[in-house]
Amino acid sequence: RSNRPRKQLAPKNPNTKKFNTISTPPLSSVSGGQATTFTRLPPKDDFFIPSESSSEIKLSDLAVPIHKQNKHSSVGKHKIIEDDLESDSDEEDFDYGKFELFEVNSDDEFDDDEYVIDELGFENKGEEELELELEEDEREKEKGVPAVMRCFDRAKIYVRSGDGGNGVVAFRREKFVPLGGPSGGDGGRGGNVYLEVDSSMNSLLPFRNSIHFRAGRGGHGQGSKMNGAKGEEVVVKVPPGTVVRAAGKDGVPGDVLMELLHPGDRALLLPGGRGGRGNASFKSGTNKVPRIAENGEEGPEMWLELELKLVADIGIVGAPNAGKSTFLSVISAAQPNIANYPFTTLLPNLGVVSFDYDASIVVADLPGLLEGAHSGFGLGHEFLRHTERCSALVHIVDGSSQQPEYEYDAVRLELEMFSPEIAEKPYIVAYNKMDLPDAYEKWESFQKNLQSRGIEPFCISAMNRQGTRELITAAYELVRERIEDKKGESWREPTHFSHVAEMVKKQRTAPINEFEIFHDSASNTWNVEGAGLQRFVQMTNWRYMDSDRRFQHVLEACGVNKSLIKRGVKEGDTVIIGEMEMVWHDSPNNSGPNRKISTDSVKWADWK
Ligand SMILES: Nc1nc2c(ncn2[C@@H]2O[C@H](COP(=O)(O)OP(=O)(O)OP(=O)(O)O)[C@@H](O)[C@H]2O)c(=O)[nH]1
Ligand SMILES: [Mg+2]
Repeated sequence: RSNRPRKQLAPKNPNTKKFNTISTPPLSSVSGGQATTFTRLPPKDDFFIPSESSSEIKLSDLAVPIHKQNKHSSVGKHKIIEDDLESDSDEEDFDYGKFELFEVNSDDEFDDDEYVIDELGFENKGEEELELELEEDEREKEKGVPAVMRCFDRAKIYVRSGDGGNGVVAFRREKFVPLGGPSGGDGGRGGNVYLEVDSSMNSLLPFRNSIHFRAGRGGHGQGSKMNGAKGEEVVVKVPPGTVVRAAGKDGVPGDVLMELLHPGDRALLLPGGRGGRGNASFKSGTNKVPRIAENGEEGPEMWLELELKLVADIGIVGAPNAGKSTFLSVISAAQPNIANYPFTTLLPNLGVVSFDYDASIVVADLPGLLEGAHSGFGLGHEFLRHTERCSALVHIVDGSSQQPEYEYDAVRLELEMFSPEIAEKPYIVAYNKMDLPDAYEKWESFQKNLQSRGIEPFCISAMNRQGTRELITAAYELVRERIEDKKGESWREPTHFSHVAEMVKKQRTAPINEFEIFHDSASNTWNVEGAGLQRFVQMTNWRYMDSDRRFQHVLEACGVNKSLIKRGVKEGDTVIIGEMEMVWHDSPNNSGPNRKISTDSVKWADWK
């Protein structure tokens, strides 16, 4: 059952079936212009078709529990009695030793084990995935980049909102009332999937081991018109600066869905499926004893690619071992690893620098850069894109290196090769380790060299905290304007984040009479594709007597039958709608177009 196809929101291979993707199927050819009077089903009762022939359900006339109404008036309840049935609380008042008749197969109607959600919303990986990842680790090692560095700012995760709970068919049974009215409640809504910025996170490493996030299924409806509970929600926490993409295919990156930059940013990504209606909701003037209830609507699923681009105002760049981390540690409370060997820093560190005048900036210390890093040598280039959001750079040069000018040029070249955009950012050059005689001696020539190019370098001793305050203050001056602009940026529209959810919702309201028919003459198969129809099929619960009839009625009313006939469907042809595979039977007994799709040979495609 787990193999059952689901709504896939991620872009799919073009050669897989088109339906079930978030891109609304082409609506152009409602084949042959078979518009019927039934243009669009109303939103709340979207699939509700009043039963046209209630002849078999004569019992309905007996169902009106008149004496109840009398009870109500005599007790003088100030309750609005909506129909001839009782509301739930009244049942507590009058206990007639009633019981309820559930018209379901007891075997699996309420079996929802498969939807149990792990408390953290995480799921263990299948073996296959683990293997894949191990392989990936191997490859990374070969390239000399530990996987942990890659996982720092990239992750691929799977999210799925909860399915709606199923509606149920139940009838009230009470003493003196042979058959009460329908009392099956609606299923609860499936849990939503949210994305939320957690300011305490600064990497995507937590997603290295937990990549599945599933919201809970809505509870099933119950008797006494009790509706199912809402499914548990899942909130996926991401660090500030996370770019969310739909997972790409074949190396082509997917569309950017949203950028979650600031603490407090929160997006509803996938709304849970609607609960299926119970038979109480299907009661109508013509059908007082509806033996029908819907399945809960499936919650959509998708794969996401997360990419973190640190949100820092200033990035510290430089050759390995230049003293970048030392500098960060003396200007902020951050405590990065500092050691006298290259590539001590493997992952970026963030520090907050507070100034007296009630201003603060975020500074990122990046792994060391070296010649050729842009083309995959070394490690630092993995993280250069984290400077994309910085407003300015501080370039630290190791004054004790053999040729500080050469080191400076090599790193600048590196930046330019990686991204001209980054190279164009304003920057300050800081000549470090002035406390060492080696560095002290070469300072003058370094300074002259840079001055000749119009650059005024700073000299500092990060270790002794000399010149560091001046340096960071100068850097702040470079970015002050932009930071103040940012502060002025008013509250951003929440709709900013909602377009995926909007798409899902839009697809859910896709009219049922908008479909396309594809014919495969080799196999005599007719594919009827339309988001509205597909949803309708998925929500139809075939266990219940009236479901078939309603299904037929909808196919008739929305023009599917007519269109098929017009296109030349023949006895015995296969007709596929959503997950349903059917056989077409011509039956002259029926009125109207005189043909119907028979569900005699209903079988579930792809069910195991
Ligand atoms: N004498 C002296 N040593 C310094 C100074 N600043 C840093 N160091 C030393 O230089 C070494 C490297 O410092 P880090 O801050 O780890 O350098 P880094 O640029 O972060 O190095 P990576 O992370 O490997 O790229 C450490 O041993 C520091 O103690 C300084 O101003 N004077
Ligand atoms: Mg470092």
